[in-house]
Amino acid sequence: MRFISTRGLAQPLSFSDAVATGLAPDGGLFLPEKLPDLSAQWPPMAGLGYAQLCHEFMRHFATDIPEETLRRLVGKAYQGFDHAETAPLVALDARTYVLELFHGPTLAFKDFAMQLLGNLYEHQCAQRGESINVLGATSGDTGAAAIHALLGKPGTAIFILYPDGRVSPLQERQMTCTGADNVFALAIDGSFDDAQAALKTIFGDTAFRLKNRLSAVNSINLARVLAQCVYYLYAWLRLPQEARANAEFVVPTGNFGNVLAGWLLQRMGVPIPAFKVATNQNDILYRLFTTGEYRVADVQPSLAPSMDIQVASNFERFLYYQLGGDAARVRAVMATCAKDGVYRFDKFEHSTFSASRCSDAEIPGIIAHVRRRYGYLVDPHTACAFKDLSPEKVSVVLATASPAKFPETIREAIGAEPKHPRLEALRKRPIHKHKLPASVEAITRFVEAHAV
Ligand SMILES: Cc1ncc(COP(=O)(O)O)c(C=O)c1O
Ligand SMILES: N[C@@H](CCOP(=O)(O)O)C(=O)O
Repeated sequence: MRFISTRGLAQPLSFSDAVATGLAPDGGLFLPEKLPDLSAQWPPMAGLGYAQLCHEFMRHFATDIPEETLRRLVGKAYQGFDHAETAPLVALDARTYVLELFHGPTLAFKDFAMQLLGNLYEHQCAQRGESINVLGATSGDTGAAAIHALLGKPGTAIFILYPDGRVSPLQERQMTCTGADNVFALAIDGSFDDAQAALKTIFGDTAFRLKNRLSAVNSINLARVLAQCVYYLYAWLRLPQEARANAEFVVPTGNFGNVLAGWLLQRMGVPIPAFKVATNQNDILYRLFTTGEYRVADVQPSLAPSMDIQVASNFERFLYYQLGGDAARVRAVMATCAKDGVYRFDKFEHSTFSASRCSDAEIPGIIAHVRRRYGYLVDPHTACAFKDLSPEKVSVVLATASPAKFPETIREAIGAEPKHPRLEALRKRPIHKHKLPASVEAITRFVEAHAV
């Protein structure tokens, strides 16, 4: 299978080359040239364990990696998860399910794709006999998951940009207390959007990217999104038959990679009826899906910090399909959005998507309510998804992080702090971070000086 850019001006690439390249050289995002049709294939997958299912799914895309190698890389990726089901689907009542995505090494959904991506990078280093420098931007969880996927891996260095003071204290510790020589946590003076914009500019500089063998761990990297499709399929296969026709996946949303993965699976023939985009007070996607207007506002730091994003990267992939694969129109819309910060769609059809938004004032109350009603504790991001669950539908809420990562907010909500031994251990370790301005020059200088 080949992978094409949403902006249509880059050479189509193989899976491994698209993974290594990250952002397409024309500034677009890679997508499969043609999505596979899984409509007849998914029902027989019902009995597969998580890693087997992931292999069955990924082999449609990673066609340039030998079957057995892929099976090994995938198998290894899910060994560090501490739940036998990997992604357990928990029924809170007959109409409300939670898909727990926080049983990986860093206790957030990012581990699902990142553990696999780390193995793909290791494989790439071995195959090509070259080192890799990974550059990512995070609002909290991507960075931690990427660092833990590459920690101490030979031939790799990892540079993670994060907004200084705007991630949770434990998220920061996950990134800065590893003590590993190949990890560089870069605390930038700005928002996640500033970090992501700088990152895209750096990846757009092909000479710099090639010279430093840079690779991307954000969901601009297609492997991230594809690996995330798998847990939707896993949950779908475990959902009782009678619940499926009326099911809605409710997805805490920031950079739009998580919900996009589910929607792509639907386009591949898995008949998931509906998705809800659940935002925090940074509600650009809520406004888009309810009014058809995309209007960038200033980021407001919130109690669900990993969703403090306005410019959602993966929206471009959705747009590509919305515009019937017309890359010239994607380029025009993206240029207008970048220049004016606003775009009004004449026709914005999205019948499978609805949206909700949750203010900071509401988050502690929702955490307390979910606890009272179901005896279940959710983190502040997952709490956003519990706002306005449809009484007519069977909701499958994606629990994207462990509440233990956000003890301060949980204490405010229920008067007690959840603890996780892995996180508690971090509290005693020294923090290593490098403060930088959110400028392309400062970041590139740092990367060049420390690249392997
Ligand atoms: C805990 C948590 N929930 C939800 C999200 C939003 O996911 P996405 O950015 O893929 O929309 C993030 C950040 O990615 C996150 O870390
Ligand atoms: N919420 C994310 C932001 C980056 O998203 P990504 O899916 O593009 O990596 C985070 O936790 O960093």
